[in-house]
Amino acid sequence: MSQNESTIDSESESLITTDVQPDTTAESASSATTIVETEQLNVYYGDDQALDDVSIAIPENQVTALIGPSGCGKSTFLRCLNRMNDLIDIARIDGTVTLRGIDIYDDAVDPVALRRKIGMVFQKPNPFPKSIYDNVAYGLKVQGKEITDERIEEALRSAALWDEVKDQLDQSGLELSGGQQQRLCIARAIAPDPDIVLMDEPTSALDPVAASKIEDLIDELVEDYTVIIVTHNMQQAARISDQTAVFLTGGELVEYDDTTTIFENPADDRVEDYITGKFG
Ligand SMILES: Nc1ncnc2c1ncn2[C@@H]1O[C@H](COP(=O)(O)OP(=O)(O)OP(=O)(O)O)[C@@H](O)[C@H]1O
Repeated sequence: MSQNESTIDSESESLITTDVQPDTTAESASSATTIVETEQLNVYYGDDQALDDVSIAIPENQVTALIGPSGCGKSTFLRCLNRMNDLIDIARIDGTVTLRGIDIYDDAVDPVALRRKIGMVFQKPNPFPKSIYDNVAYGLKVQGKEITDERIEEALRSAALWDEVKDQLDQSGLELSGGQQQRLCIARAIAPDPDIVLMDEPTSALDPVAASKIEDLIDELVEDYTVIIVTHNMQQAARISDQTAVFLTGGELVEYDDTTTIFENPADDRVEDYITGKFG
């Protein structure tokens, strides 16, 4: 690494290599717990605007829920945070997204490396057609980390799956139940030790028992990771999140506050209407 290059944090050598220096001004110090921040983020698909001037600061080691009616831009927002929208030809963004003060859209940032720091879990569990062991090993391999049995076990334990699969690590991940597959995907996402785990409706394809296990797991994951979760289930947002961001039609972030305030005393009437089921 050359001298003018820096990494997002000292523990994550060679993840995001950029010559952009982290922002260490007083302004950023005052928001020391912010891990990811957007300013005036606008996203367009062709001529259609999906996000409208979204500014938000998301704190570290907490669960932030994104809620709102269908089509209001929640998934689009999530995908902006790890540059998955780069993969959509007609998507265009303006505004800024910073991870620990570094502009993730800077030319010096490698999007593939960024996605290792910001892992993602999708609505439908998507394990690879490989063994349970290899699914998790993949998470290590892409980061160039040594694959050891200890690391595989650690990731599976962190995903609350180890006890159920420890005697069948050679079995295909596809043979697990839906809930187990989703926890395997979480193990794969956390194996490279990311900063943030993005979850796009991770329980909506699961039965209530499996969903409840994932909720318990999220509660444990925030001790080590920041979790940002899109959910259509307002009870779930109320149960598991510390902060809730409410998006409404047109891609506007209407209100963002601690979850208790959003659900018990929202400032915006439209949020109250949405929460109480008057629309959406
Ligand atoms: N790949 C794409 N190409 C074109 N338009 C898109 C694409 N992805 C999303 N959109 C549009 O952007 C808007 C926001 O979609 P997005 O999926 O982000 O909303 P959402 O709140 O996550 O919706 P849902 O809750 O239904 O998943 C919608 O109008 C959608 O049709």
